[in-house]
Amino acid sequence: MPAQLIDGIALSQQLRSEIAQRAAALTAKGKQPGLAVILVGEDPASQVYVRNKVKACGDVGFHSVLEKYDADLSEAALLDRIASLNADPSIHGILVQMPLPKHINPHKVIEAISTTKDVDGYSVLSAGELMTGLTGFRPCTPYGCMKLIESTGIDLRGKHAVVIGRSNTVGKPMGLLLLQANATVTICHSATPDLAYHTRQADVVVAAVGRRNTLTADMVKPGAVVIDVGMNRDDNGKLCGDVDTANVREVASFITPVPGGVGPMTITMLLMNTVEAAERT
Ligand SMILES: Nc1nc(=O)c2c([nH]1)NC[C@@H]1CN(c3ccc(C(=O)N[C@@H](CCC(=O)O)C(=O)O)cc3)C=[N+]21
Repeated sequence: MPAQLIDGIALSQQLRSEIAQRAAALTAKGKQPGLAVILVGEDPASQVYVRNKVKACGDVGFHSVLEKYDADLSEAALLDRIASLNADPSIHGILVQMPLPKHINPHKVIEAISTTKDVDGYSVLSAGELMTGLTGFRPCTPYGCMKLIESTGIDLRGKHAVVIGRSNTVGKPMGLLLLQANATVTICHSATPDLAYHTRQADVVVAAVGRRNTLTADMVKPGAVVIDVGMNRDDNGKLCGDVDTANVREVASFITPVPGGVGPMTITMLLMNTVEAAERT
């Protein structure tokens, strides 16, 4: 029997209706959740993403502001804008779309965002809180992956989870979240000599590399859960993930599709963090 697809759109809809209820309760108390999205430059993919984020805010009853700046915006001017948004009581979350133009230091920008408004969970303090099990905001993509795994009903305790990729936004925080759920965690990366050796032992594989066909059917243990974080284009320009989905489906028990898996959940968890930020004020 081929693997069941984990539907990130359906799960998003379910979670977003809960978020909308929480937003309505806050709005009734005069505290409508507000998200500020800042985009610097004209990267076409970023344009699409930020538009989707702003639209998602409207759908759950948040107020949102989209600030678009030319690619030559100075770092000082951006830091100034963040300072005003930090002080703005109608804004509960601030997202600066990555990547930024080369003349702007992303670390400086992220650290300028007030921790209480760091709904991306990208700051050093948020990362430290995640590591120590405190209540900082979790990065949206790995947080969404955890919800997708949860939705299968499998208990991660004692399971072997293999993460492929060690980025600060996905791989590393993913490893920490899986560890928090009592999985045994292996993080593989570009210097791992025999990736298949590790993935073949995995009950759960999270692929977050950015290269298509990184995970093929021969690398997957029968019955494994496969989460595909990749965002790539195939030879026909069609969106695809890191997993050879058509063939891995014959081996895995559950698998997330691309599109329609992790992507929508990333936006949903951004909304979740933002409503949470508003509730905490
Ligand atoms: N500060 C910051 N925070 C981010 O969270 C952030 C960022 N910068 N920079 C870029 C990445 C990428 N990202 C995606 C979110 C949703 C989809 C998504 O909804 N994807 C749809 C498909 C969309 C399409 O068709 O292109 C899907 O997978 O079904 C994709 C990618 C957030 N990012």
